[in-house]
Amino acid sequence: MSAAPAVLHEVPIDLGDRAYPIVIGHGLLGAAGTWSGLPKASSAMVVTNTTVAPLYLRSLTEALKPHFRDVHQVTLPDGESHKDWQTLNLVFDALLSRHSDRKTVLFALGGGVVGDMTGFAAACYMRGVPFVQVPTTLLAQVDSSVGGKTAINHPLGKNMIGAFYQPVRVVCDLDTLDTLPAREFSAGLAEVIKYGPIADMEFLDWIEANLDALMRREPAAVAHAVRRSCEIKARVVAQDEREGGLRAILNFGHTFGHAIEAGLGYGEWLHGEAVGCGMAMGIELSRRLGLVDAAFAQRLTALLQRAQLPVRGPRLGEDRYLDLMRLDKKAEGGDIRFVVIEQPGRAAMRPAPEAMVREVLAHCTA
Ligand SMILES: NC(=O)c1ccc[n+]([C@@H]2O[C@H](COP(=O)([O-])OP(=O)(O)OC[C@H]3O[C@@H](n4cnc5c(N)ncnc54)[C@H](O)[C@@H]3O)[C@@H](O)[C@H]2O)c1
Ligand SMILES: O=C(O)C(=O)C[C@@H](O)[C@H](O)[C@H](O)COP(=O)(O)O
Ligand SMILES: [Zn+2]
Repeated sequence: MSAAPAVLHEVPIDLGDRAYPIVIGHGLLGAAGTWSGLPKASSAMVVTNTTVAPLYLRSLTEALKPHFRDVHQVTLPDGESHKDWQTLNLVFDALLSRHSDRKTVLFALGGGVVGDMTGFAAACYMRGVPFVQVPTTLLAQVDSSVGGKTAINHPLGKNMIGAFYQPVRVVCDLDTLDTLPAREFSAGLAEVIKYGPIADMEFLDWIEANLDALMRREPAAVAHAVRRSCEIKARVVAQDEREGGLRAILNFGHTFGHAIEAGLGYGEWLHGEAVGCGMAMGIELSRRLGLVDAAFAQRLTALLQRAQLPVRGPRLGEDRYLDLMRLDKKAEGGDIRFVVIEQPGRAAMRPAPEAMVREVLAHCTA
């Protein structure tokens, strides 16, 4: 499968005594050198799922063996619909049945679902044990493994039960993306595209010029997309770890997107698909608010379409969308606050008139 181990980039995330590196490269999963600098402990627990386990669990377990006396494993059911209490408990069952102590290091091997749940388990187990993110989807490498948001879903809302809890290291082995289905790769591109309009127009230009290479998974293009995405996210999180303000820009498209995910039932649309469509709605809202012109809204929408992402939402009904969005974590006193694009490359959080939101929903649903 993999080339010789090679670290291409190390992106630091500057969080004082909780700082950590995001290591990006090839052949890292099975390379013992990648795992130097881990906390000292007698045991590790690799958390993964039924799809990823046959692909990468053995390789990671072998690489960890020189570092820990015991390397345990727990394999969860796959899917967003399993990002819940019942599945989280499987991690605690595994930890307790192995007599795991409070130094045990958890390794999240998989996409964002495994990553968010492992991080939350690490935050809770014995009131906190260290964890390492080993993201194996594009979405997880460019976004979910970085920044310490951990959570499970509630039937009424996405990521409603969780904690801010940082990993001690993120290891992005780009080779794992070779086995990712095309639909999942496109879902990851949604979060890559997000960084352009919110923070970096040069990056948006680069994505437009290189989208075909990205979709062909040309290694240099994928490596650049992962690196630049991580740099932008690390910069934002370092300034506002707990989303007091600035960090909310990373939520562009998510107020609409999370409503789609919860409204349809988790797993019907992928997170990245819902966010892609949510960004099409968010840019339409920004246009109606007079912040960006029609040409920019069309430019972003066309890019999402080229990435094979949906730009029209399901017909849940405007009242249902609004009900779901009132539960969004950015809402205050029942008032929904949306991340809008103030000008290309700059985002902010704002309320919007309900009538206008209804117009956007009518305009952007199938
Ligand atoms: N914490 C954060 O900051 C943050 C950011 C963005 C998204 N998220 C969360 O991340 C989740 C979405 O993550 P995702 O898109 O990675 O979905 P996912 O974790 O469900 O993974 C997608 C699918 O790909 C499979 N898979 C994973 N790696 C693979 C590989 N290398 N080859 C083949 N198949 C592979 C998985 O088993 C799954 O079926 C959502 O729950 C979302 O809320 C969190
Ligand atoms: O890291 C962040 O902050 C983000 O908002 C990144 C999002 O892509 C991600 O989906 C996040 O989990 C959403 O957070 P939530 O607070 O809206 O649940
Ligand atoms: Zn997201």
